[in-house]
Amino acid sequence: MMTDTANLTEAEAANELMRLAKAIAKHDRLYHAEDSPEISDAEYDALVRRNAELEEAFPHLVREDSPSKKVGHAVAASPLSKVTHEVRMMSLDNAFSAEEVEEWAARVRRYLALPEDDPLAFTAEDKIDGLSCSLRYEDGVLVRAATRGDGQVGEDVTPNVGHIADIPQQLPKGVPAVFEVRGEVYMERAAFADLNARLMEDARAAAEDKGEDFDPAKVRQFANPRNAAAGSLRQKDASVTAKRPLRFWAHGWGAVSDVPGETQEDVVEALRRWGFPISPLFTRVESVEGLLAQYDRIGKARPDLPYEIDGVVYKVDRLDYQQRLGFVAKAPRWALAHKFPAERAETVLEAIDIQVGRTGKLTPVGRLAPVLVGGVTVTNVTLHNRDEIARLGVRPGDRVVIQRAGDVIPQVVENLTREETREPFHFPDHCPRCGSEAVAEEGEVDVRCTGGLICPAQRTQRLEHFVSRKALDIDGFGTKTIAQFFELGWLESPADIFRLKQRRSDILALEGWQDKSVDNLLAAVENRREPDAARLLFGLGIRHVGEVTARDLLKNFHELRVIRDLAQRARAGDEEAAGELTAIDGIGPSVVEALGDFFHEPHNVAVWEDILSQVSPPRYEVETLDSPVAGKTVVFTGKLETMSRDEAKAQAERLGAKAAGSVSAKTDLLVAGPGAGSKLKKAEELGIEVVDEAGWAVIVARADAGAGV
Ligand SMILES: NC(=O)c1ccc[n+]([C@@H]2O[C@H](COP(=O)([O-])OP(=O)(O)OC[C@H]3O[C@@H](n4cnc5c(N)ncnc54)[C@H](O)[C@@H]3O)[C@@H](O)[C@H]2O)c1
Ligand SMILES: [Zn+2]
Repeated sequence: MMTDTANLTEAEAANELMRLAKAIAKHDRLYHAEDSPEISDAEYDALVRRNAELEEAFPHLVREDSPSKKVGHAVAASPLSKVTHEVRMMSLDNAFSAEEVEEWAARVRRYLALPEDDPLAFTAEDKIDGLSCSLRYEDGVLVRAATRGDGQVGEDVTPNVGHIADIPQQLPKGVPAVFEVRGEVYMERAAFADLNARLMEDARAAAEDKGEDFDPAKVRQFANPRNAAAGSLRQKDASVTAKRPLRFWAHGWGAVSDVPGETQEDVVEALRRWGFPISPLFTRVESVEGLLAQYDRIGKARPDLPYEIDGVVYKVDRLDYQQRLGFVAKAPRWALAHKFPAERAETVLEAIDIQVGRTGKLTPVGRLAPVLVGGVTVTNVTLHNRDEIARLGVRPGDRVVIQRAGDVIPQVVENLTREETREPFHFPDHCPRCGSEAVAEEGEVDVRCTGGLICPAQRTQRLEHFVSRKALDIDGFGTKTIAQFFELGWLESPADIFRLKQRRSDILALEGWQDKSVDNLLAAVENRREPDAARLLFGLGIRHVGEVTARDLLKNFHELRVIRDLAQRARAGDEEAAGELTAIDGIGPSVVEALGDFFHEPHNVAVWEDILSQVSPPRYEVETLDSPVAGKTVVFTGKLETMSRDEAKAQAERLGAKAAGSVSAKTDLLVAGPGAGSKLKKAEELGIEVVDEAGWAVIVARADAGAGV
């Protein structure tokens, strides 16, 4: 589902980073501020991981508002008073495998310059799924309790924690003058189930009292114990908190006037003596093997614990080491959360629906009897394709095991009803939306509807693609608008977009449209009467003809009709025409075949001609103005870190530059990575402009953003 970062262009990466920042911010708000997440933690973690991968591959694209820089969620909108933390409350870095734990320990050693055989001890304890809370004691008296918020500013929950029996109001004599205890407020599983049952009963009773119909689907229950704990603590009215059975565990500290000991274990032991509950599974180990053994032990104990945990937290034991290691971005270098794998659950596969995508791909989607996995109700799973269904041997009615892993959509991992003798599920050989034949190309797993532009599923999605950012880029057409106009019969083909001006009054009559919005939409359409030819070609949504391919084709042939002509001739068996196409770097037989197929279909040709009756793309010329390096000679030297030399050269060529191997008076720009030697020296002697890899990436990103192609 996700593309390897190495296959992404700068523009694609920037785009995806933007989408991730938005999505993660939304889920942070739902989770931290509203206590009602819409996705599972595993899904959320997968988004965060993807963001980290992209940021690593494209360090110069890291956004100002990057999720990797943020902790939790700002509390500005909270009705509770705000508390500024004297010492920031942090998050934890995650690991999902033993290798990642080993890498972390090795990094710690390298950072501290500790030889292999020097001792390095750690602590390990379960990572409880609650919400962090900071408790400030002055002269042994609890003066303030605060949530984490965004790490800098949290919410004041002092009156609320007064109702949590695990939290002492007063510490024994002799404790440091100032001591902030940090830990988790949580709710046990049984209490969580009771609370949800009570919320349901209260709602039923309230409806009865008012003589209203009772709709259980409308009752707001908590998704999981963590949200229940957060929602119960963060109450303006502390008497609500009093009715909720909350608990607390200490695992760290913030601002303190004195530290009682020299290791993590010493301080945790002091906290225990002062009357704070700590994890019963807390241990100290001497090695990474010890950590992993503890991870296994805690994993085995997990199902029987009265509370939910989602991993094991490791910390470097020596406090002087912690001090030296410090923090990166939003988490300490000296701690790590080793997460448990995704959760699984059993349910019934009730039906297999087939969805049809823009390119006609038939995707089977499993509809499930709703089941709770990792705190979220799951009703759909992806079944990927025909082969996957065959592999699992699933049919509607089967009991299946599903898993929510790093993937965004849950998957079936096992079929419990498997019997070899049954008739297998019959994967459709016709499109469920338009009835056209559905076939898999040789060597391909995906089955596709051959209906092309007559298939309504493909048509609405193609329309969306046609107006999308990278294609014609016409503002104002959301999925809903397209679906609505399509249903009304106003968008029989993409060309009809350009005829919408005749429907001005019809659009105005629809709900939600005003003069101004209609005018904006129509103006955006008029603005594209002379579209960029490469965008127009890409907008047709022909298989294998992506943005780059469309541009490459037009750079070489300049006119769409030339491309169509070559494709049709190639399709008719003219090898010379096929050869002209494949002579272009990056254009292979699959592109030629896809183009040929497209322009072979009479209905596609009709649609295409209809489009050309509405728009006139100017002759395509490589835009020299917008590319700062067009026509120039670029030399790469030294080590490139985010891409291969080949990719760098391809980028240069794409921007209309010539990539040369040696520096001469004709060289315009030298891109020098670490280890650059004689070429760099020569360039400097000749007064040639020199940039590093990051500088080059900026040039590329700017050209891609501004090139308008
Ligand atoms: N489902 C969603 O939409 C959604 C949205 C946002 C966040 N989340 C989830 O929230 C978490 C991310 O939030 P986060 O930044 O708070 O990170 P985190 O919860 O993974 O880790 C940091 C926190 O762990 C807590 N913790 C628990 N046991 C601990 C221990 N023994 N020692 C030290 N700390 C311990 C601390 O309070 C600390 O603040 C992830 O699990 C993520 O999946 C989910
Ligand atoms: Zn179809």
